[in-house]
Amino acid sequence: MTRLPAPLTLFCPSGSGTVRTYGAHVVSWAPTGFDPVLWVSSQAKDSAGEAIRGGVPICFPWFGPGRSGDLKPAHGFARITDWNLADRIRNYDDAAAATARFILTHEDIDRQLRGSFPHKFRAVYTVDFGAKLTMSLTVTNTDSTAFEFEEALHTYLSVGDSQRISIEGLDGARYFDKVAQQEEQQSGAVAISDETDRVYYSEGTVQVKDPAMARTITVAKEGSANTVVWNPWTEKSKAMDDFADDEWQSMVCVETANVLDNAVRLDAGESHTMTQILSVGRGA
Ligand SMILES: O=P(O)(O)OC[C@H]1O[C@@H](O)[C@H](O)[C@@H](O)[C@@H]1O
Repeated sequence: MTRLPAPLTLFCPSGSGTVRTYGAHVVSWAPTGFDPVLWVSSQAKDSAGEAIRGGVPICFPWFGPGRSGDLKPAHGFARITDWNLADRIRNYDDAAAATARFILTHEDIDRQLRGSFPHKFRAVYTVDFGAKLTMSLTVTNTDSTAFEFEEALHTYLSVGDSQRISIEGLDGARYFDKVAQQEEQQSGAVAISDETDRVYYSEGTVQVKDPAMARTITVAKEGSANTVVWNPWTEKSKAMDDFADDEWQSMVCVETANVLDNAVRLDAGESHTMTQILSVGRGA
């Protein structure tokens, strides 16, 4: 197994973080004066061909096993492929953010992996590290016919105690419960009290209130019809070889996405942008 090169570090006065060209994967981020906001497993793998358990994997061009239910690798090829670093700007003195930009096209994808998505595309991913973490994924159809894709910024948030968090902003939203395999409607805030794997139909901002860390993480977004909430709880944690048995207590995934019925359709030449903006404040 080839070990991954060290991630790139970006920083400015208001915040800092790290990102890998492998998967254009944001590994860490914290605004200045705050604890790390993103979670990474103590058991995360660090080799080419494997997904990284933590940070912000990019799911593209399908989510999970895709809508057909049989696509591999899980969550698409973008998170296990090297992206091209387009430019990187470091500003030490007066910049509001340090920016990294990555590009991925069909030509970068291993031939075997492309089989399920034989389309020509160009994806540009821009990440601004500062007091906020802004991640923006633009996909352009560079082919001559239309195609559809799913996408998610699979964001692992670090929390003090997942059983005590309250995820607000989804009250009243319909969701597909992937554990029960049925549609439900959210009533009140989301609490983690069992295996949780839900695709919400919601374009709104979500707040993760975390009394154990006395902070609130805000997940704002644009161009996204779904929010996925995932916590593997006890048994699934034990079944994953890149996840320690008790780590479900210190994380929750809140994912900005367009999946299932909200897959994006692009005609030839069209583009679509999905943006996620994380921020953190004191108090819960
Ligand atoms: O183990 P993976 O492929 O990184 O996926 C983790 C989880 O990712 C979530 O987004 C999915 O909704 C879950 O179904 C899945 O188990």
